[in-house]
Amino acid sequence: MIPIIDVKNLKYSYKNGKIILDIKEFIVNKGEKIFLFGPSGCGKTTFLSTLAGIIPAHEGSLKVFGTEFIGAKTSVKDRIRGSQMGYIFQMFNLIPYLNVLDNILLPTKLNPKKREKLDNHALLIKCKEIAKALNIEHIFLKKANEISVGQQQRVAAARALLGSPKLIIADEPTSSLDAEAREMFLENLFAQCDAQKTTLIFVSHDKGLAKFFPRQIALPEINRAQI
Ligand SMILES: Nc1ncnc2c1ncn2[C@@H]1O[C@H](COP(=O)(O)OP(=O)(O)OP(=O)(O)O)[C@@H](O)[C@H]1O
Repeated sequence: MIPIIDVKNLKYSYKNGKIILDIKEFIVNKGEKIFLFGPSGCGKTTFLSTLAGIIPAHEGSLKVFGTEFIGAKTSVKDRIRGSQMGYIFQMFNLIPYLNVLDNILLPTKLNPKKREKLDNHALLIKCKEIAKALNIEHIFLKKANEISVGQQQRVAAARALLGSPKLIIADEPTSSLDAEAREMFLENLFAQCDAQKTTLIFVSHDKGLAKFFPRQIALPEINRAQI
């Protein structure tokens, strides 16, 4: 079996040259749900951004769906991210003046591969299915800046799930929710991931969520960089 993510001796530094990531090994297999945690500033977002090919790591090996990302062209990484991954950003990255439905559909407009060969009608049905599971169907026509933070987080999750990505990377997607809403959000996300056989890498500094995940990894334990 080819791992979905296969990291060996990965190094990353920002322009100032300070090494932020120095990871000997990190392997993620298909269908896993991984909880990646660590204190603020330990490199979680940086690590996720390298895995998604948003920022380029320069040293070591980072294979994503079998493709080597180190030294790969931006277009290759963009294609893999666009067609195989859903990314839930820390700040959600919703477009405030678009309504909920258009925000969810946005990646399918930007990246035709996310459409799974669905026509507009089928896409809308799929979108409604996911929105229903995440309990945001009733706010489809509201603008993103008119809904609550918890609703925005679920819209961001729906957007990442549409297109049945093989991998979801979620960066602190529950940080603005209270404990009850957080667990509900996780339950919904897990159900959707199970239904679509999606692998999940979920980052949080909230260790209370760790118990819900079959595998937990403390980033400082696998990261040799002294930040
Ligand atoms: N664009 C950048 N240029 C230089 N240094 C950066 C940049 N972005 C982040 N850093 C530094 O890299 C380190 C890791 O930051 P990162 O955002 O990855 O941590 P984090 O664990 O996600 O933090 P948080 O939980 O607060 O979001 C920090 O020391 C930060 O100051």
